[in-house]
Amino acid sequence: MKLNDPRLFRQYAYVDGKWTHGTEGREEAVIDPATQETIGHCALLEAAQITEAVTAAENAFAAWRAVNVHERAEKLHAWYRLLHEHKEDLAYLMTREQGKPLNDGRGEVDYGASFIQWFAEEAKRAYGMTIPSHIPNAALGTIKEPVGVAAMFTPWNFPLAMITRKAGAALAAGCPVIVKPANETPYSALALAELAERAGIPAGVFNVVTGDPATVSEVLCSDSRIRNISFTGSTRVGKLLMRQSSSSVKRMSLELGGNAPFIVCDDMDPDAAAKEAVAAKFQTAGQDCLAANRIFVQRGIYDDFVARFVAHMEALTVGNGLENNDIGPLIHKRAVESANGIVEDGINKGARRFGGERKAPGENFFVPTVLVDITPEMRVFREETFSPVAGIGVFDSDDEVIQLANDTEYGLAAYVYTNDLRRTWKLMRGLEYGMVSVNSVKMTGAPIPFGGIKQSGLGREGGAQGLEEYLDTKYYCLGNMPSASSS
Ligand SMILES: NC(=O)c1ccc[n+]([C@@H]2O[C@H](COP(=O)([O-])OP(=O)(O)OC[C@H]3O[C@@H](n4cnc5c(N)ncnc54)[C@H](O)[C@@H]3O)[C@@H](O)[C@H]2O)c1
Ligand SMILES: N[C@@H](CC=O)C(=O)O
Repeated sequence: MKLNDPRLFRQYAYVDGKWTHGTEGREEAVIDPATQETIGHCALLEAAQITEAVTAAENAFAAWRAVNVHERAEKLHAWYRLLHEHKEDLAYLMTREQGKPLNDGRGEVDYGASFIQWFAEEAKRAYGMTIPSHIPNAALGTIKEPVGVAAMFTPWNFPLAMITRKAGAALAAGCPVIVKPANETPYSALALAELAERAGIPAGVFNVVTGDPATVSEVLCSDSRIRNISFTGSTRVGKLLMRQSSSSVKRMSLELGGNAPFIVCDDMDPDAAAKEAVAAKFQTAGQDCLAANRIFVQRGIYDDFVARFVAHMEALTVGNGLENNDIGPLIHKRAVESANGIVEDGINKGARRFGGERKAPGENFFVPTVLVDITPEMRVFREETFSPVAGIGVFDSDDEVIQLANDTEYGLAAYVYTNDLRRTWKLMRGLEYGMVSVNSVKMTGAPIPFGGIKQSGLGREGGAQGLEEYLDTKYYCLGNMPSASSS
């Protein structure tokens, strides 16, 4: 690892302020998906060690919640600054473990750091309220209190920002956290732990456990001391964690899969819209919950749009993220096989295929491909492709495209392209999605409530709502007060 600060590359878990390996010495190789070189290992902790992490976090809770919120915010600001100071190293680590282009990695460090800054400020405004009393001589109100220890499971596609969006909120609210990163990408999480320690975040407050996912989730979900489970990942695993957590009734925040529609109306310039659609589809090699999976184009501009989409797509370079390509590798070979299966299925069911002819620069790479004339029977329509495979279909009316776009169990994000205000309103209101972006690929950021409906999840991250996930509302009634009025 070529890092300016080699101490950012940690191959041990981080529990109670100590770097720790598994008591049985078990570990797993971490592979650079571009070269398939082993870049290091991550420790596989045993179940008892995960329980010890819960004890450490629980023990740290009383002191951390008692730290004045302005002081907690100062520590988070210090953490935020350290992320910026070490941006190059963090981006490099991310490219090595995840494969994304270095520039995207830099962007993710900025994005990830912005959540820490946001919640450091937001926690200062965790207001309760007073309630005009219906009880004589009583004072009523609410205060906000931290829920307790939060456990967070994060995916490999955004190895840093998916942690800070959760942990920034939890720590700001006064909750210690235990992070379980994806085994494919543990190093960004462990570098965050190193920087949290340098920022003065006390031992036991920010923990990173690595291990066999099923063991870790079973221990954390069944431990009643864990008060919040926050998960970003597939809908399949989200459902599993819900089941595992039911015995101890916890708060759950779930950011699950997406199958975003991208709707282009015929008042748009086909070339400009196609360029935007390519940007919305192929970032992080399509391994993005916001990726424009299904692109619906109105008939009048359909053929023109398709031709321009293919041209923009073919201009994307594919290769190692360290060499400044547009499209890096997929996370592993299984993902390439799945993408191939989706393309084959579409062709068998009548789709036209464009792209994909260029030679892939390695086993884990997939050359951008688009299936045209997609229908609801095809896998590309039904599944989150999580790869550089796009689908384009035609529509005639607004009602028809709303029906097509909503014909999925997912409801995370949708894109609408039109300059017609009345159509914008109709489409925006008709789409069953947690987030709708009109004429803009970029929609996320720290100030917004990120999240989905239907099987895309529960709860919101970011914005003011993101903090609420880690706060309980305590109602109080002060009875028999000497001079309480009704307000
Ligand atoms: N909605 C969002 O904000 C958002 C953001 C990023 C990714 N995602 C989704 O994440 C998925 C891709 O990420 P992924 O493949 O890492 O997801 P995944 O569900 O396979 O794994 C996510 C995390 O859960 C862990 N995990 C915990 N218990 C597990 C268990 N019993 N079995 C397996 N894993 C367990 C994994 O180790 C990993 O850390 C996609 O569906 C994508 O849409 C959603
Ligand atoms: N791009 C998303 C992550 C989904 O994979 C985000 O901005 O949070």
